[in-house]
Amino acid sequence: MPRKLNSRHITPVTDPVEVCARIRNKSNNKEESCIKVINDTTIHLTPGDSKLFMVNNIYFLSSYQQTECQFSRVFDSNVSQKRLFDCVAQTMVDDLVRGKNGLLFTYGVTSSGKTYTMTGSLEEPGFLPRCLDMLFNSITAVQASKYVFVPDGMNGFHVQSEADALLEKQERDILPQLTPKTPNKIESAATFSFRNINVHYKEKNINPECRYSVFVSYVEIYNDYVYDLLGDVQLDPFNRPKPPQSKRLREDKNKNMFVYGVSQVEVASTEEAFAAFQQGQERRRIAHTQLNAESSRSHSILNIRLVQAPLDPLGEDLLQERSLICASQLSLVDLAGSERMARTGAGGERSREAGNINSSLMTLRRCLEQLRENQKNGSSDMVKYRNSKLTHLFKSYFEGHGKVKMVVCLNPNMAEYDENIHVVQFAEMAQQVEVARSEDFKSFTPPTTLHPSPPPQTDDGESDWESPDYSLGQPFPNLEVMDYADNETVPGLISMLEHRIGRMNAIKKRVSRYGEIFRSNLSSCTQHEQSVQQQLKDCEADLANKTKELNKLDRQVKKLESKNQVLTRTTQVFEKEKKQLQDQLSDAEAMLKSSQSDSRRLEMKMKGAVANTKAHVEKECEKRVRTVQTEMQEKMWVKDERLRQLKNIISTGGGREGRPTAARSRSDNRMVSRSVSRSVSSSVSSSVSRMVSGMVSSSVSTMVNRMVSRAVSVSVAVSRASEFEDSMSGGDVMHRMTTRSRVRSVVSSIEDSFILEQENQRTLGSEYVNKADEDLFRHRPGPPVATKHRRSCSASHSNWLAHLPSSTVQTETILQPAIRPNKVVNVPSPKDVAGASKYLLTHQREDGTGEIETQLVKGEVFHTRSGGQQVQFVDIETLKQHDPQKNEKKSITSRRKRRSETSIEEASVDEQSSWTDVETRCAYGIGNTNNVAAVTNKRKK
Ligand SMILES: Nc1ncnc2c1ncn2[C@@H]1O[C@H](COP(=O)(O)OP(=O)(O)OP(=O)(O)O)[C@@H](O)[C@H]1O
Repeated sequence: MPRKLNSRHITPVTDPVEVCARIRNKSNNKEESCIKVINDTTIHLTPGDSKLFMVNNIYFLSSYQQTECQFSRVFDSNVSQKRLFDCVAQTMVDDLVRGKNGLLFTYGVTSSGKTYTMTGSLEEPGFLPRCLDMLFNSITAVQASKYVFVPDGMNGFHVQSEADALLEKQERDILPQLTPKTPNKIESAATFSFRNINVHYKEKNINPECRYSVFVSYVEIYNDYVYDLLGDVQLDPFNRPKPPQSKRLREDKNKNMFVYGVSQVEVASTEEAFAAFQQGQERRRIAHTQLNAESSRSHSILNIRLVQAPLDPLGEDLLQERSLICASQLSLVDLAGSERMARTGAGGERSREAGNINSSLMTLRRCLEQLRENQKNGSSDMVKYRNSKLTHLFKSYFEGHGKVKMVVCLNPNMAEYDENIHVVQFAEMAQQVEVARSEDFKSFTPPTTLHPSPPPQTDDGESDWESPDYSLGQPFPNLEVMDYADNETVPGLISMLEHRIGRMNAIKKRVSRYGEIFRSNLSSCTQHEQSVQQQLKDCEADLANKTKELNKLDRQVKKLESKNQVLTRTTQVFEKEKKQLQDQLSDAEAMLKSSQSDSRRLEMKMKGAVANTKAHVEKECEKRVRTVQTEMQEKMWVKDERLRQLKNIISTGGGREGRPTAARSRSDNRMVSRSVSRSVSSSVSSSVSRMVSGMVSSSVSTMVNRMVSRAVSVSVAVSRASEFEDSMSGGDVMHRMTTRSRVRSVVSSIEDSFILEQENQRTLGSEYVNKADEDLFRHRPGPPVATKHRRSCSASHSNWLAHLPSSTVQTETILQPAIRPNKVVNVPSPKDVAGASKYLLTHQREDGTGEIETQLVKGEVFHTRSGGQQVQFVDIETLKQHDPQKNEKKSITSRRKRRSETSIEEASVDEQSSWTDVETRCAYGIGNTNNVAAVTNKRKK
């Protein structure tokens, strides 16, 4: 703990904790006192006559109990504050000046006079103001300029130059004006002045070769938390003071405990110091209890720190060597009342406070007991200082070096007997604890302050260094004996010689004395020279170390400077890049804005164009729809006309029945024709009914109904033809065969027409191909067109990409290819083509008759080696519409041609037999029907 930063002066000598007792005056003079002062060191505690008293919860009769207690000193109620200070605290200030630490605390129950003893009042100042007064009286002449000593934050100090100190002073003088929340401690200093101090003690151990400064810090321990009472008050956003933050305790490099981060205020006078104390005092938590309206509920600790450092050889500036700085500390502690909780009658927060106070005092007691045990037994059991902040902070006093003194304050009121007993028991125990003593601080003495031994004094006390007289006396007179009876000359000579001899002896003495002084001076000089040499060596070693450190620091500085340069350059580069990027960013933003506005404008334009196009297309579509409707109506009328003609033909053909046929062949033919007609009619009915149910367009439905009626008519025609054949029972076989083949041809034509209708249904996108339709096709002798033609590309399950240009017009062509493209695009992209295996291009153009001809160009997609796609067109399917009126004759001609090409035999029969006209007409009628949506399949490769 030593306050000296260089702890070379440690000594094992110990002193006991010094305990004094102070008995305050009675509150009621008539009341009996429980304390009797026997002498300067002894008191008797008596509970009073014929009364019960309690110790450790056991009641005793008072007459049998009288406790005698011994203290270092006992002060009765008449003792003055000054005398108490003289006897107790003065020596502690002496120690402080000599560089020793000290702890002085007051202990006792509430209202026993602890605060009065420690602080006192303006009229009767206590220890605290008197210590400060004595200290400042002692160091006035050798006080250092303010802010020369600077706390380092770790319980130490360093020295700064006078110029720096002056600068700091100016800053601090300005600071309070800038920050009004920081209280100006200096200003309020003048408000305190103690009237009855008049101590004016001066400590004689002040070293004139040193300079001194005083720092004070003031903390309280409340509910086992340490608070700084001199710290700046922090304000919350509403300008209200924030609750204080507790501080931590730490140990410095010399094993001294200190409050980390505590404010240390440098003070230049007693008033200033006491002003700081008062400022802290305002913040103390004073709680009111039943026992004392101003009872302190926390332990308060005022630390007075005296810092000293030697001057340089010229006696002008302080040496800045930290090892030469000595910081000693005197802690003045006012403990909270030690009464038991039950007596306070406190509850809630007060109860908690009392609990914490008692807990910390109990810990103090236990620590002292443990220390005493260790010292008695030579053991080293752990002392649990950390159990409370109070003992933790005092640890360095009890285990380190310094003086510990305690003033036990006793209240003589009879009601306080029990509590007094506890207090004196604690005091007696504490007195048995030994604390190590430390030596005085021996400050470094600069060589210029060396003085030789005082000059030798002459007998009359005068110094004869300045004019040493070595003459033996007056020169010899003319000695001539002229007369025998001359009695004067010889005796005169004798006395002169005797005087000279005496003079010579005196000179001899003086010379020998001078010699001794010289020798002693010489030896002291030699010793001093040796010590100076030693100091010089130390200094040189220090200097060498410092030079090394300096060089090291120089190198580090150079390294850091080069690093700094690099960093500066890098920063500049980055700044430049940043600027460029910012420029680019702003350009890009401007471009983005302009492009956004362009795109908005374009969007508006496109919307307008789309709206126009849509309106135009809608108009066009409506126009076309009307045209198509008109055409369809015309076609329907033509069909009706054809049907009417067919009916007429059928009705006319009935008169030709009765042509001879063989009976056997007639029955066969009837069977065939009936079965054909039945199957066709039933299949057509079911197929068409399904188709009708699925048809979306009513016009198509109407058309199909008409086809049904035509089909039925055809079946009737066929049956009649069969019956006609039957009637020709007597005909030759060849003829019958021809007839049958013709019937079959008619049926085949009818079937073809339904198959085509079926295809139409498929291409319209409906799912009308079902089992019944298949049943219908099963009776078909063969496909009307080559299977290869119709199914080669469309019916495969390939991955089709349909390229449908946006200009494609919906033609309402009933027959459509059975291709179900996987994807339909207006403009194919390479990606679309890559994902497909087949390619279908829809192309439209106007044919010679003014109809729209749709060509479906089919191709296969190949993947090239270079990763691209190639489409090879392999097929063109043409979808075409014909006007039946325009193509009527042509159609009949082509059909006749086809028929003549197909069967020469039948053609010859047609020419021969008139009934073949019926068949031809039927075929013609059906052919016309087919021509409504004739499909021409061409296969090109
Ligand atoms: N020796 C004394 N002479 C005159 N007055 C005294 C003396 N001792 C105490 N008093 C007075 O008694 C009152 C209580 O004293 P003080 O506040 O010092 O008690 P305390 O022990 O510090 O109490 P607490 O533990 O509550 O702080 C004060 O008004 C004080 O002036």
